[in-house]
Amino acid sequence: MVKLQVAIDLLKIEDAIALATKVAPYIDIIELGTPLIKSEGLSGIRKMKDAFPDKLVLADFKTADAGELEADMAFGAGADYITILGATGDSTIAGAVKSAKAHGKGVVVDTIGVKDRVKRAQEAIALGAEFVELHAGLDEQAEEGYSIQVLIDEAKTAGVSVSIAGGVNLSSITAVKESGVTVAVAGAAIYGAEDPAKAAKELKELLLA
Ligand SMILES: O=C(CO)[C@H](O)[C@H](O)COP(=O)(O)O
Repeated sequence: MVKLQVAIDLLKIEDAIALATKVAPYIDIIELGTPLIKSEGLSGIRKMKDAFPDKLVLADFKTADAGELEADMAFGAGADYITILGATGDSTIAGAVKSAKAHGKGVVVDTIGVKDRVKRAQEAIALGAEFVELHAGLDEQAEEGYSIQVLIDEAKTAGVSVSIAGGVNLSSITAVKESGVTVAVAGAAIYGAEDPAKAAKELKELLLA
């Protein structure tokens, strides 16, 4: 079954927990987005995990250096996953993987800004990442001509465990699922929806269909 991850790109933990409360029945992984972590710090991760002990919590650190130290921080605060940038060196990913093994948690490598996402995904899995996020960030999505199709095509050829993030919504989620991903990540399609619970439910139903 393809897991559904909600990316919460809000700035206040109270708002993030309120959103997560609405959508939790349909969500497998609750992601604290990078702006939320910068705004609320490690205590935001702790509050989210305490509110949802039975959900997987992903801290979108986008770590570029000191992989082991930052992973220790995220896992110590209650995260089940941390993201490490694929654009950084192998030793940063390896350091985070060392921490993940010590804590019984997982590393997700984020390919934002990486030119050859498929090659880097394969390298990251060989380094011990649990899965790799094929990711077009908010800025890349705003560029003229962006289409999520490029990520869908990459997922089909990756041959390793990947998620897709960057415009997953009701129109694209079936193609995302059929590309063979492990996880589908939806941010604005849920937190920006008029009725986030309805949006999350519909996304989950399409993943289960
Ligand atoms: O990590 C992120 C930005 O760096 C976003 O959370 C991720 O891209 C989800 O995006 P969307 O709102 O398009 O679903």
